[in-house]
Amino acid sequence: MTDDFTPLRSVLYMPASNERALEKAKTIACDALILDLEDAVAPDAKPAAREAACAAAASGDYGRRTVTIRVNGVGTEWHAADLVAAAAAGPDAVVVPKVESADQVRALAAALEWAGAPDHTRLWAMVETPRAIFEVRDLAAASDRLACLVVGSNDLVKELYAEHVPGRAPILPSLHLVLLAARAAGIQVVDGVYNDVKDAEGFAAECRQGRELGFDGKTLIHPGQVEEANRAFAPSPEAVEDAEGLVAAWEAGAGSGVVTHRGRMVEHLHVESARRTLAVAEAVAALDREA
Ligand SMILES: CC(C)(COP(=O)(O)OP(=O)(O)OC[C@H]1O[C@@H](n2cnc3c(N)ncnc32)[C@H](O)[C@@H]1OP(=O)(O)O)[C@@H](O)C(=O)NCCC(=O)NCCSC(=O)C[C@H](O)C(=O)O
Ligand SMILES: [Mg+2]
Repeated sequence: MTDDFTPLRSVLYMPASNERALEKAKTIACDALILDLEDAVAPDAKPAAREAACAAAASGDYGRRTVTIRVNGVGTEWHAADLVAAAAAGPDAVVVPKVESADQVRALAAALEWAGAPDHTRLWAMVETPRAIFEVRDLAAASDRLACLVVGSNDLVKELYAEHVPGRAPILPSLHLVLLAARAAGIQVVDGVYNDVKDAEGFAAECRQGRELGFDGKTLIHPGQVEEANRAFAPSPEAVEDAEGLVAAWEAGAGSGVVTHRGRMVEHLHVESARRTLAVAEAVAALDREA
């Protein structure tokens, strides 16, 4: 975990063509926004959406929230203009859908550089095709500008001819590979969306599963999903209390290679995990204080 770690518990997509949603987002308690120019925007509306997304990203009106723009994919008629405009607006990240190779990541990073994107504008790559899953290890490590992998579970399910089912068995191997690649490369990774915005129970179960797998957070499609994602992807008060006790037990046994805490064996690796839990909790608390 780096010093500049920014929580990404709740990452809300919104169509950049939806003026009302762009305005409402200023008051939504999500950690990050993806102002979408891709799937959620009809072809005719794309030029206006691009302008609105760039104006929003440059406005500084979204406070503590990480603001990103999802451009249209490489090879589409809108991609180049989206990338150039997004680079000039300087959001926190440019999100590129359907990235499929390390070469593509390097080309995207070079294009952002060429277009004059500021250093703080990171690249987020969406992993959502079978080819990307096979390439994800190299893709994740291909550029210093790449800061996050984003699972596109709708496209993945479509490409696999699979089905959306509780527990997500059809895409679990892919989720694991994306996580492994992100952790090996030392970058963040956020889970895919849950489409049924009225199913609070199913959504909560999927958040819990995503957290247990190791995701930093979840992409969302509706403001009603933010509160649960924020809760699920932050260390619980019980987890913080346990981590504090574990670190204290370790420090009290200074010099010994192994101690116990609440009956459990504690070695140095457990202390590292506990310290990470405390650091994530502190980063979340600091973000919430800015709200
Ligand atoms: C899913 C929706 C179309 C539902 O819209 P709607 O029926 O209008 O919802 P509500 O009436 O419940 O809305 C209540 C208020 O909240 C605002 N709202 C709704 N959604 C958002 C949002 N995403 N961001 C900000 N604000 C939002 C409404 O404007 C209402 O406000 P008010 O009138 O003031 O009360 C809709 O939620 C939606 O469009 N969601 C986002 C869809 C999207 O962006 N899709 C693309 C990304 S998903 C994807 O492609 C992932 C990936 O690529 C993959 O392959 O998996
Ligand atoms: Mg997609």
